[in-house]
Amino acid sequence: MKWMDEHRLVLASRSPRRRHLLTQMGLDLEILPADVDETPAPGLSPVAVVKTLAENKACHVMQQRRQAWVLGADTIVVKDGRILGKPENPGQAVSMLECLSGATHSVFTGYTVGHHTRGKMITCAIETSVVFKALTKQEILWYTGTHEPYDKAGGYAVQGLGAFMVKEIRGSWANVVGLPVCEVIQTLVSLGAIQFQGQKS
Ligand SMILES: Cc1cn([C@H]2C[C@H](O)[C@@H](COP(=O)(O)OP(=O)(O)OP(=O)(O)O)O2)c(=O)[nH]c1=O
Repeated sequence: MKWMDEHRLVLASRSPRRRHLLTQMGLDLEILPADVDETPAPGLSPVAVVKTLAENKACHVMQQRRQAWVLGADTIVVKDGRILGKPENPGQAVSMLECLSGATHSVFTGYTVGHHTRGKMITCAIETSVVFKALTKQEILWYTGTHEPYDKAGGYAVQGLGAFMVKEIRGSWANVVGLPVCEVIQTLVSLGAIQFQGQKS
């Protein structure tokens, strides 16, 4: 994978998961988190919420890095039309896990790739369905006693200890972790930001 530019991709995110998903593709990054209000506007659909927040994060950083490609993203968990944010205390984590237990929910990630100077910007949203097993009270209390739920949408990490709760995933696993890698790479290629370089034989 090769950048078509002298500038690195700027990741407008403080999420270590997003950074990891991109660096494992061999992409060189600058990390510049965006400070934007993440409160969703009332009445917006989940797709509109994640697209708006991803665009806000990317645009904020595009103002500071006008010569570079910038990527912003946002992930939410939605159960029965209700957005579950990041739990702030064990009580909230317990009620989120009770709500997800034995049922199917959706994870939406919106992402924006943009370049200020070139006047280019693409925003997409991807949905993944996640099926949880029925959780016992003991399992919920054990999991909320770990560090994991607190900086994650919906209060769990599919890539960590939370995997024990996940029976089935329909769609992109990486999308649940915070970035749909397949679609993001496709977008970077379509914008001419990166290209796949063949090995010399
Ligand atoms: C459902 C789920 C979410 N998450 C994480 C991904 C995101 O980091 C987080 C959702 O919060 P976001 O607001 O999308 O991202 P963030 O606050 O971590 O970073 P930034 O706003 O700076 O980009 O939840 C997991 O890591 N694993 C999971 O299984």
